[in-house]
Amino acid sequence: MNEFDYSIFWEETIKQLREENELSDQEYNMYFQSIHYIESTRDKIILSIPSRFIQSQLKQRYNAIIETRLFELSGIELTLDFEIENRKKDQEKTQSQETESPEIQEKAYEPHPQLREDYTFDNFVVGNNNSFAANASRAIAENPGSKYNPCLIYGGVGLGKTHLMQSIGNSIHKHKPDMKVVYIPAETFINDFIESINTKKQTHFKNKYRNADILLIDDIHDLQDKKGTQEELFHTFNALYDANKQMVFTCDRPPSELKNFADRLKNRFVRGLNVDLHPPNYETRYAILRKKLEDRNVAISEDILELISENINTNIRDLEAALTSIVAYAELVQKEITPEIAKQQLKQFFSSPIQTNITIDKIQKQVSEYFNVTLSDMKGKKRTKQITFPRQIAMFIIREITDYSTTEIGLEFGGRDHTTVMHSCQRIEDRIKTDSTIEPTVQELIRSIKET
Ligand SMILES: Nc1ncnc2c1ncn2[C@@H]1O[C@H](COP(=O)(O)OP(=O)(O)OP(=O)(O)O)[C@@H](O)[C@H]1O
Repeated sequence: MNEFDYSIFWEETIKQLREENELSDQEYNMYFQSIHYIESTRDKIILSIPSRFIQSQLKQRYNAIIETRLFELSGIELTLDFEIENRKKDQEKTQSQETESPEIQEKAYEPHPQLREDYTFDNFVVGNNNSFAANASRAIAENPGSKYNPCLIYGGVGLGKTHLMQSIGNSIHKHKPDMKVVYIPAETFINDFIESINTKKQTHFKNKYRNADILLIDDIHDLQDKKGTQEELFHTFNALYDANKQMVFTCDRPPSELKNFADRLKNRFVRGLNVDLHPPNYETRYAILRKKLEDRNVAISEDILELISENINTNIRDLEAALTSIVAYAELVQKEITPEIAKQQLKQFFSSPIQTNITIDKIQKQVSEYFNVTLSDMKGKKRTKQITFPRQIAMFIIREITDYSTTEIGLEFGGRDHTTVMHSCQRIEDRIKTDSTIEPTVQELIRSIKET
């Protein structure tokens, strides 16, 4: 055990800087949330950080202010030192091995054979597109077989259905190890069923699924047209439902849109809780990329994450594929990736070509003309409704059809902060949902901007 422990000064420093708004919530979430105190030496505080990128941001932006505050609090000239994450994980492992009782050590956690270990709630980023589904899934994991049974999670491809369903399975497997969790893609369920008929082992098949405490069937749309398997699932469903066993299904569409699917089975799905997943908005896409980067010790700058988040809005699998591609490239060429290199590397992933001929100025002019406000008001400080609305619309359109970052956009609107731009875009996104006149206005403006 080391004789120096300055953790209290570190914690107090961050607390005070947050209270004094020297660190905004956004900055805290982005850089500090994932930093952990490791230990101290005579004049150093050693911190664990997830990546070299965070380390360089910390050194450039915050070192001086943090060290000054540490000195004010402790009276010692303390400097910060950083270690990339693995050391913290190793330390936690040793600590937990030291503190665990012998019985627990003997009964080490065995991952579930059918579930991916990384599909957990901790690794699932919650945004406005999935919070209902994520909360319901957590509630199911805590109290399986009670309120939300069955649960159907539906939505388009690559939006996280399997990840959420397996998070339920992993959580129950970990915290309620006596429960038998069975996970199966619908396609395997069909094949198993056919095989059981061919080999005359139907009883074995029935037992396998009807003995489950938790039955998770992925992609049930694959059962369309499969009458025999639907029939079998119907009986399995009833047996488990009557025994209060939890069932969760995923599907690429709402049950009402399933074709060639027995009505009585559809009705069973509808009877429980149905939750849907939507494509993530810009902020959630960005947060997912940050999360996915946490485990990889590679420096990818904020600009690049913004670029990917802006240009890939289809689904999370595409988002991940783009990130993997750029990380692989960075590792292979061993040099920092600039936005230009990234654009080149990611060309194939970007759904629509980046419009280079559209400038911020052009959009500002057209939007201000449309709403009959002056350009200087659009960029200025006035906050009347007549001006803020067109200003927010202009920012939103710039984000939609160009590749300017929020920082660049903020600068062109009288030096506003990038969080203001993010907030404005979110306002418009929210209003589009509740006011049906806004979307057509935005589309009309986009058309005319692109045409001129
Ligand atoms: N909210 C999220 N946070 C972190 N990762 C996510 C999130 N949503 C999805 N992912 C990741 O995106 C990838 C695709 O997710 P998943 O396979 O669960 O999608 P799906 O909806 O089941 O797709 P499909 O319909 O093709 O089966 C996975 O790697 C998953 O970890």
